[in-house]
Amino acid sequence: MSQPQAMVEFRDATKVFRTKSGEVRAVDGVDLRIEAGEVYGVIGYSGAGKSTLVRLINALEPVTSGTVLVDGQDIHALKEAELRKARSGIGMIFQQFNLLSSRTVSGNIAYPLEVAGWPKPRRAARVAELLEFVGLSDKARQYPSQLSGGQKQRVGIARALATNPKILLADESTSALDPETTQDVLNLLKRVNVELGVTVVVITHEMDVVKYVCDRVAVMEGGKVVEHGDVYDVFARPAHPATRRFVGTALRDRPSPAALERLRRRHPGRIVTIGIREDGASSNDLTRALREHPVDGTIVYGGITEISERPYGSLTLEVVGDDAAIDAFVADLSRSTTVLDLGTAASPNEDPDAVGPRASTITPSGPPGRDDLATHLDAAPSHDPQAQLRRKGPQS
Ligand SMILES: Nc1ncnc2c1ncn2[C@@H]1O[C@H](COP(=O)(O)OP(=O)(O)OP(=O)(O)O)[C@@H](O)[C@H]1O
Repeated sequence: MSQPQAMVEFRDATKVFRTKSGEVRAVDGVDLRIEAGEVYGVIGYSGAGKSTLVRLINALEPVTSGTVLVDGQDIHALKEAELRKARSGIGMIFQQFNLLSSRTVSGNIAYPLEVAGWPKPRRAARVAELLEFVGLSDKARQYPSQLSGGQKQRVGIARALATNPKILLADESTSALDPETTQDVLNLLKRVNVELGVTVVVITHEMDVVKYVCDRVAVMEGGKVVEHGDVYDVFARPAHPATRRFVGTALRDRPSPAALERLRRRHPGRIVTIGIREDGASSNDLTRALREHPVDGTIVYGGITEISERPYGSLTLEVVGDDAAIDAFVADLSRSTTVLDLGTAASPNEDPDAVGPRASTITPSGPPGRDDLATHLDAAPSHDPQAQLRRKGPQS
């Protein structure tokens, strides 16, 4: 059976910039499908090629080779008039909002309608509708300079939606905003997707944004898509080192090198981090393993979060017992989840994907992961029954 038509499909798409210092392959042989009605994230470090990839969708950059299909049309093969029409079906918002400072909020939102030749009364009705949707009806006559960053981005979103696009491209749309405002704007993007049925493509360098708003994600590095899939799966089984680093920044469920040093100072036993996920080990498996193996386990650090409304994270335990028993406990749990044996102070193993400085401070986790149920139990007193999962087994 043939696949349904994607909203956006890249087929071996390549974009090469020719500069004085040589060629830059900003997008390098990308094959990717973005389905109608999803929120799709494109994440990568600076220079990975995210913006260029997304600018191929509305043909702001011509493709060097390969094909980009938008709603079934080869967007780079269109004549000027057809391209104008196709572009009116693709809205875009930007990190710096790109509002016209000489126009009021209403004037900014009306601008694409004027360009598209809408008659004045229809324009006014549409602007009023959009202002209400983004919650800015009371700001209609104000100028961008009188607005906060979050309000400016709301105007940007209203303007991008003016001509009823099928796709909204959001290029680092929350990178200039504080965490609180970021969450408001991401909630608005969710509403755009759910209530208006618009396919949203979110470019970001923050995995928190992906975690909060996206259904699927592509990770870019050096112009290539190095990994893509459902957000939960990518979080649960990150394969590429770049993905593992991004995932680490969003979960903060594993101790940073600094926190690990502190844990080792406080807890002489073996430090073991265990992944907790819906389709693998749960806390029940952990309880079972502790019951079945002659070891004691105390939770010393952890963070369980929700990704796509499903629980995910990890718990770090101090495991005390005979070396062979601890090895068997680790091997047992390794069959159903990721287990990281971080060793002891005397014989330490490093976390290969550790995020954060080695100094003696932990950077507190920041929103928009405020929905996290993060429970950093490192500081919990060892007599706290909530922080302990103990099992007294037969000591050998
Ligand atoms: N117009 C251009 N001319 C020459 N090189 C360019 C041009 N636009 C982008 N590049 C180069 O292409 C590569 C990818 O850039 P791009 O802006 O797509 O990356 P990005 O992942 O969006 O990065 P950032 O998050 O910093 O915007 C970079 O090496 C960049 O310098």
